[in-house]
Amino acid sequence: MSATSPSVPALRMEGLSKRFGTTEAVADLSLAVPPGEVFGFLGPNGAGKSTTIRMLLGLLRPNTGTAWIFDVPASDVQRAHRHLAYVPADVALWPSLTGRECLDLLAGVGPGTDPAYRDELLERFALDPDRRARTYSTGNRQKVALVAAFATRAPLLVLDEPTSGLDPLMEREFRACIAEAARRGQTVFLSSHQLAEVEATCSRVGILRSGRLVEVAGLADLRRLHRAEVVVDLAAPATGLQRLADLPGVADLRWSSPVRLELSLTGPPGPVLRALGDADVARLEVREPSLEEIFLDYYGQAPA
Ligand SMILES: Nc1ncnc2c1ncn2[C@@H]1O[C@H](COP(=O)(O)OP(=O)(O)OP(=O)(O)O)[C@@H](O)[C@H]1O
Repeated sequence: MSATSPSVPALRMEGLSKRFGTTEAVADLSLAVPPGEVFGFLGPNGAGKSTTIRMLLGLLRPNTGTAWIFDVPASDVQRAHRHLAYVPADVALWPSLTGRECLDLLAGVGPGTDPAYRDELLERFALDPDRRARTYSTGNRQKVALVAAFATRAPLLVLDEPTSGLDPLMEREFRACIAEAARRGQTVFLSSHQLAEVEATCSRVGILRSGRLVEVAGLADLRRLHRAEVVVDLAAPATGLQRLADLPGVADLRWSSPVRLELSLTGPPGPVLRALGDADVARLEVREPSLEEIFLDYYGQAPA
């Protein structure tokens, strides 16, 4: 069986922990991402995302647990890095090399590059590769790292908050590149706190809080599990609808006018629909929560 066989997860962590003094940056983290998945790794500042990624890359040694890149232990960096490309949050380049020279150097480290696609990406990201890296802005340095990673045919792309310096046009290009990578069957592990980006690109997400995974779920499941906002417009005022407040999953029932009822609903809408019974409903709106609302549900005002 080859290292990147479809039955082997693209990345796997089992019981991974890392302490810095008294800070438990990552605690007993277990997670597997199958090949071909675009996985969003979410958490606020300090939740432990970068620490996890540094352990995956063999840059940090875990206190407990093991990580694998396909079937190669992350600590075996020379073999593991043949299967992955990485974009750090903070891209440092060699200041006296041009962008193109940096790209050539990076291409020599990874598992091989598609030069035609790389040239196409330079155009799409509007990056002038003939300038010296010291003259690049933060966003341009990030573009060099993104072009280098997307142009590889590495089966796994590990991206640590890769778009913090990009403007909206470039963010659009980034999302297109993720979709192209997924179509080619590459696996993407995307750490982010840009929830719209994760919502647009990822099929499954893991939510990290104080170093622990508090949720791992598909986006659709996550929406289903969280409260939807329901608005009921009536053709005429009705009596007896206050009983909706007692149904399981219903919270925060309020009348915003004599003919408009609003509530939050967790779970299936059947009981609410039945309870509306003979009321003369003119319009019913069920709005699923955005990833941002789900995220706020997990965190509220609590620390990371
Ligand atoms: N080298 C280190 N020494 C001491 N503490 C550290 C070190 N690296 C990380 N930490 C601490 O570990 C915790 C997790 O940090 P980490 O950088 O992994 O979080 P993060 O989720 O990537 O945050 P951000 O979104 O801000 O990048 C934080 O409390 C941080 O202060």
